[in-house]
Amino acid sequence: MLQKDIEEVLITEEQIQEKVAELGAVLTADYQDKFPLAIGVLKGALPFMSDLIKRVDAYIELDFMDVSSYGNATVSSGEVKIVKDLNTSVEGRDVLIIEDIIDSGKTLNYLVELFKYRKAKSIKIVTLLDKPTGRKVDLKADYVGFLVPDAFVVGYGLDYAEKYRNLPYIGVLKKEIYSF
Ligand SMILES: O=P(O)(O)OC[C@H]1O[C@H](OP(=O)(O)OP(=O)(O)O)[C@H](O)[C@@H]1O
Ligand SMILES: Nc1nc2[nH]cnc2c(=O)[nH]1
Ligand SMILES: [Mg+2]
Repeated sequence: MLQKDIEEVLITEEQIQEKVAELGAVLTADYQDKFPLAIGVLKGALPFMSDLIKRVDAYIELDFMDVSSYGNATVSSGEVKIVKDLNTSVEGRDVLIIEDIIDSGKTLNYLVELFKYRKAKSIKIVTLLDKPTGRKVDLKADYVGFLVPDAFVVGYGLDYAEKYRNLPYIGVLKKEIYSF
C-alpha cells in the first residue's frame, strides 16, 4: 500500500536492523560502567530508539523530548520549538541523545546547548542517518548509522507531512507525492 508512493528504497529493513545491532554493541561497551539518560527526540527517533535500546546490554534510563522545526515543510524553519520537555533532570548525567537524522544540525545543536546549560556531565549523540550536505551549523554525531545523499528521505520514523513514519525501511518518495 505505502510502497506505491516510494520511488526508491535507499536502506532496506535488513540493513537497518544489522546496523542497529552493530550500534547497540558499541554502546553496550561504551556505557557498561555508566547509567546514561537516553533521550529520544520525538517523533522521528521513535522506531530507531525502540529497536536500539533492545540491543544495548547496560543500565539505561529513558526519557523523551518532543521538538519540531519542520512542521509540514521539507526545509527547516530554523526555529526549534519544544513541544514536550524531559521529565528527568540532566544535571550530572551522562546524556545519550537518540535521533533519526541530522540534516541542518539545528535541532541537535539546540538540544546540545540546552543540555550543557542544564549541566549534563557528558552529552553524546547517536543518529541512524546523517546528511552532511544539509549542514547549516557545525555539529557532529558520536555514533552514525548511515550517510544519506542530499534528498528528502522518509520511513522508519521520518515523515513527509506526518505520513510514512511506519515504513520499516528508508526511501525516497515519487516526485508527484511532494508538493514542492
Ligand atoms: O538537523 P535538522 O535540520 O534540525 O533536522 C533533523 C530533525 O528534523 C526532523 O524532525 P522534525 O523537526 O521534522 O520533527 P519530527 O521528528 O516530529 O518529524 C528529524 O526527526 C530531526 O529531529
Ligand atoms: N522526513 C525527513 N525529515 C527530515 N528532517 C530533516 N531532514 C529530513 C529528511 O530528509 N526527511
Ligand atoms: Mg525529529
